[in-house]
Amino acid sequence: MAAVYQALHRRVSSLVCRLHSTYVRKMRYLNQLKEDDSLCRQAQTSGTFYLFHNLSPFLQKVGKKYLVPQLSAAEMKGILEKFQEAEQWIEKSVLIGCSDEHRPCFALDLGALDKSVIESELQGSFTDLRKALFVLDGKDSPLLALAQSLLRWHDSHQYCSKTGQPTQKNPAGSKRVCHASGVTYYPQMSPVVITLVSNRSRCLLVRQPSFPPGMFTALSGFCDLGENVEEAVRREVAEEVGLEVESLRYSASQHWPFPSSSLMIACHALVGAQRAEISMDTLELEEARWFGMEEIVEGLKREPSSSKQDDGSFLPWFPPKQAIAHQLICEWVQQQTAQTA
Ligand SMILES: NC(=O)C1=CN([C@@H]2O[C@H](COP(=O)(O)OP(=O)(O)OC[C@H]3O[C@@H](n4cnc5c(N)ncnc54)[C@H](OP(=O)(O)O)[C@@H]3O)[C@@H](O)[C@H]2O)C=CC1
Ligand SMILES: [Mg+2]
Repeated sequence: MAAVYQALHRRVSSLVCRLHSTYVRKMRYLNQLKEDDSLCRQAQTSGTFYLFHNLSPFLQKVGKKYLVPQLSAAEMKGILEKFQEAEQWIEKSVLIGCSDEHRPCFALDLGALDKSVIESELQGSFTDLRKALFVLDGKDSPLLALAQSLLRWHDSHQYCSKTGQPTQKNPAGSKRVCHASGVTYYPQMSPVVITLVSNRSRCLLVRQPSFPPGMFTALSGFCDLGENVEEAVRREVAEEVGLEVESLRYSASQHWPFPSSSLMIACHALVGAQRAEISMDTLELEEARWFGMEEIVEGLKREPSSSKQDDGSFLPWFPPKQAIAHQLICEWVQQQTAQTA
């Protein structure tokens, strides 16, 4: 009776599964790979691999375009054989996604191997991630950002903070376990608020001393423990520019791999027009000022390379479209345009 029931249950589950959308099936499969170690090991033999070297992704230049090659398991084997390194290297890979057809995709850092040998073998180069994100098409960028964050997390969590013993990663790389203490570690990220402050007719942008010359962006700051998003926005605006937020509105969020792994939570905040005098935190910021609509529209069109003037000063330009700050600034322009139309 139990066997009949189980067979029936399996049949119903498989029918229900077939009714699910491609997206739901894909998410369920990815979750299975994280939970089922032998399924994940098996998936490594049919998956594709993004390569990194000391956290820099491997890119190929074809004509004027940059591409991120995905290597098959057989190609990976071919490369590793050049180093007399066996397949144990594949075990260091981390799962970062899969195609709609359930072909899993992994990332692997070959930082211990000679970079130039791999580069000449595969005819490409390991490129700083910040540069890579700005030269690639949209679809590869989030995967590379995720891959680097995950690889970095594994690299810096090789030992248990309680026992000092080595931790072991699961095949998918979704966690690490210390077998001595039984503690499981999961990849972490830091929530960061990024806020476009506006007093309706103008918006406020800032510069940190480390920014490239001429670049201004929205205010940002790491959330403190115990804070919610609203409190973090109010505190950061008060700390960095001495203004009090009257109201705020959530816009969108973005995973950001710099400096390690942040979840950027983007908001618009309004401050009162009467109390709009900036008092800047000079420890963190080099400049903070109000921008009118015209200056913002001009700045959005400006390339960093055309920002330098004859007298050596720089005209303002803003982060590129890959950064959520860009989206906040564009939304503000749209809102202003709609209000004045
Ligand atoms: N995608 C986008 O559009 C944008 C992204 N950002 C990102 O937002 C991040 C945060 O913005 P920022 O204004 O610098 O933040 P903060 O205003 O919070 O200031 C940064 C300082 O906070 C301290 N800090 C507190 N918590 C952390 C933590 N969890 N990790 C690292 N440092 C911490 C560090 O100080 P100390 O070193 O003294 O300990 C750090 O130098 C930046 O790293 C930047 O990459 C920023 C703007 C635009
Ligand atoms: Mg800040």
